[in-house]
Amino acid sequence: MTTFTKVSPYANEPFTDFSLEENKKAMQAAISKVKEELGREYPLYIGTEKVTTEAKITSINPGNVDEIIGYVSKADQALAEKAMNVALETFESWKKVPARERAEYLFKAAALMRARKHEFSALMLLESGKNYVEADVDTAEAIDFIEFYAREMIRLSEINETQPLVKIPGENNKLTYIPLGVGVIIPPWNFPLAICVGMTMAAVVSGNTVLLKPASTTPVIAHKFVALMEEVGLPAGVINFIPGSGAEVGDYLTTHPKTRFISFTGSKEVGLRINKLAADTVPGQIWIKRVVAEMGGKDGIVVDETADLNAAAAAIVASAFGFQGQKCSAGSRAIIVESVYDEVVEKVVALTNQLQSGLPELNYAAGPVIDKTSYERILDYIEVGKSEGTLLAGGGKAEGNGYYIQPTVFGDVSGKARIMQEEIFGPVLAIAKAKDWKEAIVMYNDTEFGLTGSYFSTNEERISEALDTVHCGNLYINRKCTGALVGVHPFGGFNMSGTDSKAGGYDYLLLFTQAKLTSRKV
Ligand SMILES: NC(=O)c1ccc[n+]([C@@H]2O[C@H](COP(=O)([O-])OP(=O)(O)OC[C@H]3O[C@@H](n4cnc5c(N)ncnc54)[C@H](O)[C@@H]3O)[C@@H](O)[C@H]2O)c1
Ligand SMILES: N[C@@H](CCC=O)C(=O)O
Repeated sequence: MTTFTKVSPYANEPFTDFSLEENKKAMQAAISKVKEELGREYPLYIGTEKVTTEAKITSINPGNVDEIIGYVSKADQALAEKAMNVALETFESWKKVPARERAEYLFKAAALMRARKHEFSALMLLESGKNYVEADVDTAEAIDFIEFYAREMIRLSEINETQPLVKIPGENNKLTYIPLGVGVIIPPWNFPLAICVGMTMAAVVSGNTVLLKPASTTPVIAHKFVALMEEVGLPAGVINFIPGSGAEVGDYLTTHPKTRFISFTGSKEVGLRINKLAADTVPGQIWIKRVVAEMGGKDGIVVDETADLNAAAAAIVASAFGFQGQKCSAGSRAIIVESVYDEVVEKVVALTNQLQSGLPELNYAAGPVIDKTSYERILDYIEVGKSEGTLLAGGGKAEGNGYYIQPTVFGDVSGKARIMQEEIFGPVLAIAKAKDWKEAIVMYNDTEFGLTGSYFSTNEERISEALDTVHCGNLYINRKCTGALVGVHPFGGFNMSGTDSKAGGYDYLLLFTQAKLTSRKV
C-alpha cells in the first residue's frame, strides 16, 4: 500500500433527515434490498479460511419473529483454539505494519460503509429492532469510530514530534506505543454495529490481532462488518470472526494463556465474571491480562423547579424510550423536585402515550425488545413495578408478531425500589419525588452504577454544584442522557458501569497499546 488517503480534520458523520421523503424512500429501498438477502448462511472467518459448522446461530427479526435474518456458523472451543493460533501468527506480521498503513485500511472501510450507509442500517433495523433514526445513528457512530481511531493511531505514532519528551544532553529518548498481542472482542447486541466496530477497530488499528465474538442475537450485522474489512483488503487473520456461546467460547478465551487483553461491553454480571476469570494466571501465561469492561447503567435525569419543564419532559421520554430503553445510557430513572413533580409527570405521561408500537421497518417510534428472554424479564419487572409505584402509562405487552412491550411509566417510586436500582434494559421508566434539588442529587447518586445522567435547571449555582457532585462518567446539563457523539462526548462510566474507558476519546487507544521508552546515548 503506497498511496495514502489525504487525512482531513475529524468531523462527525451527519445523521440522515428522515422527514425528507427522498431519505425515507432511500431507507425503504435499502430495506427491500436487504430483505432479498435474508436467510443466508454465514461462516466463521479464521485467517484465510471460511469455516462452516453444522451448529448454527439462527438470527431472527425481533419485530417479526417468523422472519429469519440468517444462519451463522458457531465456533466451539476447538475452533476458538484454531482462531487463537491464527491470530497469534498474524500478530507477528501485523504488529510490524506501520501505523499510517494500518489506519489506511480504516479510512477505506469508513468510505465504503458511508457509501452503503442505508444498507447497513436496514440490516441492523431488521436484526435488532431499531427504527430508522436509531439505526442511522448507530451506523453513523460506527463510521465515526473508524474515522476517529484511524486519526488517533496516526497521532499516537507521531507523539514524539507533537509532544516531545524533555530533552537532556547526551541522550536521544523516544516513546512508542506498541500493540499488546491477541485480544478477545466481546460486544453487546444493542449497538450491534457501532460498538462492535468501535471495539474491534480500536484494537486492530493499534496493531493487535483479534478474535471477535459477536453477540448471539446480532451476528449477521457483525458479519457484514467483517466482510467489509475483507473487501478493503485487511490481511486475513487480523480479525477472526468466531460467533459462539458466551459461556463456552467466551470463558475458554478469557482463561486462555495467550489472550493478552479482553475488550468487553455488556452486562455487569458478565463483565464481572470476565474480570474475575481473567485475573487468574494460568500455566503458560506471561502477562497480566488487560480487561476493558464497559457495563450497565441505571441512568437518571434530575429536574429542579427552575428548569424548562417542557424540555425536561421531552428529554426524559427520549432518554427512557429511545430504542425501547435498551441503551446503557437509557434514562430509566427520573427524579423530580416536589414543587414541579405533578406538572413534569403529566407532561411525561402525555408524551409517552404518543409513542406508537409497531414494526421497525415501518418506522414506528416504539419497536420490539431484542428477544424472548429480555421480553419476559422486562414484563417481570413491570409486575414488580406495579407493587413499587403507581402505574401511569403502559404496563404490559403491546400488539405485534414480536417482542413488543408498551412504553411504561411508574410514578411515586421510592429511591430504594428495585425498579429504581436495577438495570431493566427495556421501556420502563421509574419516577421519584425529591424534597428539593439537593435531595434529588443525593437520590441520583444512590446507585451502584454511574454511567450517564442529566441535570435540568436554569440556576447557575445549582448547575455548578451538580457538575461537581453528580457522580457519573457522562453528565449532561439541560439535555437528554443518551446520544454521546464520538470525539465530542468520550463515553464510559464509573463504579459498576465499568472501567470508564472513554470510547471515542483521546485516551481510548492507550488501552490497546503499551508505551515503550527507548533511550539512546549519543
Ligand atoms: N457501558 C457501555 O458502554 C455499554 C454499552 C452498551 C451496552 N452496555 C450494557 O450491555 C448490556 C446489554 O448487552 P448484552 O445483553 O449483550 O450483555 P451481555 O453481558 O449479556 O452480553 C455481552 C456479550 O458478552 C457475551 N458473553 C456472555 N457470557 C459470556 C462469558 N461468560 N464470557 C464471555 N462473553 C460472554 C455475549 O455473548 C455478548 O457478546 C446492558 O447491561 C448494557 O447496559 C454497556
Ligand atoms: N453511547 C450511547 C450508548 C451506548 C450504550 O448502549 C449513548 O450515548 O447513548
